[in-house]
Amino acid sequence: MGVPKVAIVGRPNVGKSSLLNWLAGKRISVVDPMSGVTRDRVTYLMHEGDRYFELVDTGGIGIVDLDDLSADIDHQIQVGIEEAAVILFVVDGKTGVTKLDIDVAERLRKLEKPMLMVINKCDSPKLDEDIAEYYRLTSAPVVCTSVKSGRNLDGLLAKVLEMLPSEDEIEQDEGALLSATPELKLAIVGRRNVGKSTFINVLAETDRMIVSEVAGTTRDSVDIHFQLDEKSFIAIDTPGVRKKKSLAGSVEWYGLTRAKRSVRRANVVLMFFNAIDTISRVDKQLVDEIATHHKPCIFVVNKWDLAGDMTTEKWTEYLFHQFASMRHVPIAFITAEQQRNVKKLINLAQTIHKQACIRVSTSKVNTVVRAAIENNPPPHRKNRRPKIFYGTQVSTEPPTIVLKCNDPKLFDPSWKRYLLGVLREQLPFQEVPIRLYMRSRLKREDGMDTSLEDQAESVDVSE
Ligand SMILES: Nc1nc2c(ncn2[C@@H]2O[C@H](COP(=O)(O)OP(=O)(O)OP(=O)(O)O)[C@@H](O)[C@H]2O)c(=O)[nH]1
Ligand SMILES: Nc1nc2c(ncn2[C@@H]2O[C@H](COP(=O)(O)OP(=O)(O)OP(=O)(O)O)[C@@H](O)[C@H]2O)c(=O)[nH]1
Repeated sequence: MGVPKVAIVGRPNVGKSSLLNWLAGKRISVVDPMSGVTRDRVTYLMHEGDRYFELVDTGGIGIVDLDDLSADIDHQIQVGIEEAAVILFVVDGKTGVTKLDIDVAERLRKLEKPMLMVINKCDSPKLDEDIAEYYRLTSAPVVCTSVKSGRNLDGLLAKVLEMLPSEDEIEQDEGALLSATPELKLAIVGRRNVGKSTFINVLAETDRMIVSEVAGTTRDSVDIHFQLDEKSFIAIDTPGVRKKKSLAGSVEWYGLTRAKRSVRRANVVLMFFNAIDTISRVDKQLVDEIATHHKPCIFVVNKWDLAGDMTTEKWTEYLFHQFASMRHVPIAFITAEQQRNVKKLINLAQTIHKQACIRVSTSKVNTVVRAAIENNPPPHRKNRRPKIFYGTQVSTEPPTIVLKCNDPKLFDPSWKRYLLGVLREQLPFQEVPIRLYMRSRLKREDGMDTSLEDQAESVDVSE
């Protein structure tokens, strides 16, 4: 929440990724996106005029199975744009309207969200004249673009800015959400047979899930609603993911794909391990997905009753050795079958969700950044001194901090890791991922300077 999301949606090959890269790249809106772990592949933070917004690449979700396109489009829509404030519905201006475009349009119509139809690949103005047939897809406003010949980026961005909710509206929404205390969505992921269904059964106190000793009994994701201490939760159960050698088999591959989708939908991910198994490549793929999407996470080591001589210290060391960049993640040791530590785990999930929703004042961010620079100044590079002018938290879930600086390339990766460590320690984000962006305050490629407000607000925290 906080920064409004703009989702790019459309059938394959219409130019969604091209459009996104063009918007994100050409405008140098995002310079050197850096996170605790991996580059953010799916969303790009944009700063245009005086507004921040996030572009969401639903294309990244991809088409899984050509025989089952409609189900996949549903997923794409569900996962990528559930939270979007504005939707960019992209079509191909060269091919004409296709059946799939009509499918996508139908599904988008049901969402009743502000939408803009982007007719891409209008490489020459002449093509703009032949767009009448696209109007039957939607009554949304239309913009013709061409990534290839660089046409109408300004027009597109101007329209997006117009359609974003105002700052006041966003604040009101946040207030309403807080008072309504929406259900906390927990994704339960892990390999087959780690005890996910057993755990969910305990939570749901029903036999709605079939627990069995045959691995892989859960075929599709199921949402289970449950209450604990008068708080509401949704547990998203996903099928187990099989080990490497069978990944090529379609059912297992679906397993991984669905697990990844559950991760994206969740507020908090419970990543399950079996106390008596070693960590596998599939575990790494799942953790990578959690890291990429900056999801607050808990490592859950289940079947602790079978652990024997193993100690929690040893398991912790083993986990952090395997996932060195995830040292902020809390670890829970549970025995789902005997309901041991299950309630504590849910409380912990709530705690880290709250952490991920905290908003810190700009002055606090700057105090911390200033102190970090004083204690350990960023080293000069190419005879230039890296300078940070000021920092601000622009969104929550995950906490996202933008630092305005003279040139992001001057900051070396180890110093940025140091800074991230300090931010984590000093701000109330000890156990959750933080997204950190360094953004240049210099002129943009198109020759326009960044907004004057930027200049006026600048406080040099590095002095
Ligand atoms: N002529 C022309 N080609 C374009 C334009 N934009 C993108 N393309 C091409 O269209 C093809 C598909 O572009 P992508 O950006 O990968 O399309 P996508 O919608 O993200 O596709 P998926 O990832 O499959 O969902 C690529 O070969 C691009 O080079 C454009 O404005 N004009
Ligand atoms: N000893 C022990 N066994 C457990 C525990 N939790 C689950 N099990 C057993 O582990 C087996 C697998 O449990 P499930 O809950 O079906 O595992 P799952 O992760 O949902 O498996 P998939 O559906 O294949 O993804 C069952 O035989 C459970 O009884 C536990 O805490 N201790």
